Amino acid sequence: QYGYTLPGWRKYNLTYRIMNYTPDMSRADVDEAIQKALEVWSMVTPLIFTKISKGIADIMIAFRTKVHGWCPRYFDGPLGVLGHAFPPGPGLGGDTHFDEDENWTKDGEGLSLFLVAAHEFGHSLGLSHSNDQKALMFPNYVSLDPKKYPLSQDDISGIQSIYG
Ligand SMILES: O=C1CC=C(NS(=O)(=O)c2ccc(-c3ccccc3)cc2)CC1=O
Ligand SMILES: [Ca+2]
Ligand SMILES: [Zn+2]
Repeated sequence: QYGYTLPGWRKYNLTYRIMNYTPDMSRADVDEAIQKALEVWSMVTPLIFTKISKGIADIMIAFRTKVHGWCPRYFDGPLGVLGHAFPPGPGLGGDTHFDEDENWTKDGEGLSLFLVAAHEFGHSLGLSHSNDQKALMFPNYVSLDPKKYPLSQDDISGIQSIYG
């Protein structure tokens, strides 16, 4: 109304680019985990995600360790922080980094890339943490059954308040 909008993208068509791949999984499995993690959010919003393989995407995805590039945040080796993502905006905005020192897996033992990515993309789209134990945006990693639909009502009302 008065130009006030929640911190979200001002467009529905977003691009993403996977800058590098973790050796823990096959490229196809990484592509699939990322694509499914984005689908979790696009299923409940008008958002459309398009994968590009060069140039600057809205959401630049990379596997990094410790201090990396010009990123103001750093990783801490195995466990601890698993990933981080920046809220919507130009440049670093929306970008998502995963800690390469983790053991990334399709699902099952190790860390589910799909689940962590779905959580981080919530941040890339403007969501903060939820205090709802069942929420995907809950600050602590709960190995939800990735088969199960990971979004809770809390996540859905959160994202729809930005992109409803
Ligand atoms: O902004 C932050 C700061 C710290 C974070 N800690 S984390 O990387 O260890 C992390 C914690 C929980 C999750 C998660 C929560 C619920 C479901 C799936 C993953 C993902 C990453 C995650 C995060 O997004
Ligand atoms: Ca870590
Ligand atoms: Zn980073």
